[in-house]
Amino acid sequence: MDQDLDPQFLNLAHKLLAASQSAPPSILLRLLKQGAPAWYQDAELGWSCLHYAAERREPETLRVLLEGGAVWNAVDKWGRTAGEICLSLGDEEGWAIIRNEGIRSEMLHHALAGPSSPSSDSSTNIKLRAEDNTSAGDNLIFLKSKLTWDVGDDGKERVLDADGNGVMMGWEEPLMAEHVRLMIADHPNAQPGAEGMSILNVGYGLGIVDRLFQTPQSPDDPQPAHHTIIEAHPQVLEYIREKGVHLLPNVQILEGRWQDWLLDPEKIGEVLSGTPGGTGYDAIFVDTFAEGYEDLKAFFEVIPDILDAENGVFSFWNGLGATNATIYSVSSALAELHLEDVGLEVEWHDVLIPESLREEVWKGVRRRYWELPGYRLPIGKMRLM
Ligand SMILES: C[S@@+](CC[C@H](N)C(=O)[O-])C[C@H]1O[C@@H](n2cnc3c(N)ncnc32)[C@H](O)[C@@H]1O
Repeated sequence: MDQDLDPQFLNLAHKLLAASQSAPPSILLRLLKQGAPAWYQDAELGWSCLHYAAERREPETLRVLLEGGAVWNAVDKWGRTAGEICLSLGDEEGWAIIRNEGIRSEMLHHALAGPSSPSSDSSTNIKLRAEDNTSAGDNLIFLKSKLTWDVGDDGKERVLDADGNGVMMGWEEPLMAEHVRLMIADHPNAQPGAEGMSILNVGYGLGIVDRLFQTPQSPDDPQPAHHTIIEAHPQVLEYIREKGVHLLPNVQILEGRWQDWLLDPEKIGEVLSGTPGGTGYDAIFVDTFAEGYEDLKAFFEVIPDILDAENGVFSFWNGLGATNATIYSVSSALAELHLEDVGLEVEWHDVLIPESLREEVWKGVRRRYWELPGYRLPIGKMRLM
């Protein structure tokens, strides 16, 4: 790629990379003013000027480079951003500067782009997950792809897509259990003697979350009063029928993409019809596949129309950007701010993922979608006026 660049430009790019390692900020500023490209990454390591500067542990250097156009989430050959260099050196201040720039630039981008249009990820300036040309990168391709169910080396059931990507893997069960536990813990309709909760789950997968919602945590707890599942993949729908999930009392299966149901002004009424008074669910959980941040944000925007305003609880699988600590942190912060925009307050619960779990499960899976030691579990409730 270097050979395609103008030699003078390339010379400036290399000067900036070298200067980022030791020169004072004034020299960096001068190079940037001369047109040195702060986005340039070297061929050997894939490092940008921000990666080199991160090794210096000098906040001012990072600020100058970010203001001069350095890209907060440029990843090197090992998938690390400059933020990971800061973290590896224990430089929390440097990491916070890069992370905050990530949040600021993503928010600005979304503000300029206007309301979300789902599945328009290509319009985002910065992807929260790596480029992916397989079915995991495109919801419509995924929904046409052939799925297989098998058992992984960890002995847990999993669903893989045609490219060998993990659509849903049994190792996530403890996390799903924590989602369910936190969603029902304080809800008045889930208490002994109460009528039971109305639940909406989007994305069936292995049905773990649905099974957990259906299983009372203690014998006195009520069963769900109503349970809607929206699922789009034809094979998963077949699996639902084989298991007889649709026959469970109070369960309603809505076939199709959530977008078909929740973004359609007529169909949304049908979705809500199972909830008491048709006004909103007590609990909503969303965990789809092959969708990006734009889709999640579009889902957030529907929440005020379908969640019970008084006691409703919303949660989502917080998996975007989970191959990289800095990008994951930006993605979580962005979600919190966008949820705030639609009137929801988020509480985060940190859940540890044991190392053993993180190693065994990936055998036979094309691409790891999880690399981090911890999971940030969101619980959202409508802000009361
Ligand atoms: C990760 S799995 C869900 C796992 C589930 N939480 C569990 O506990 O087993 C994702 C599911 O979402 C479905 N899905 C993907 N895109 C969807 C969409 N746009 N609308 C509805 N379902 C979708 C997939 O077919 C898949 O069954």
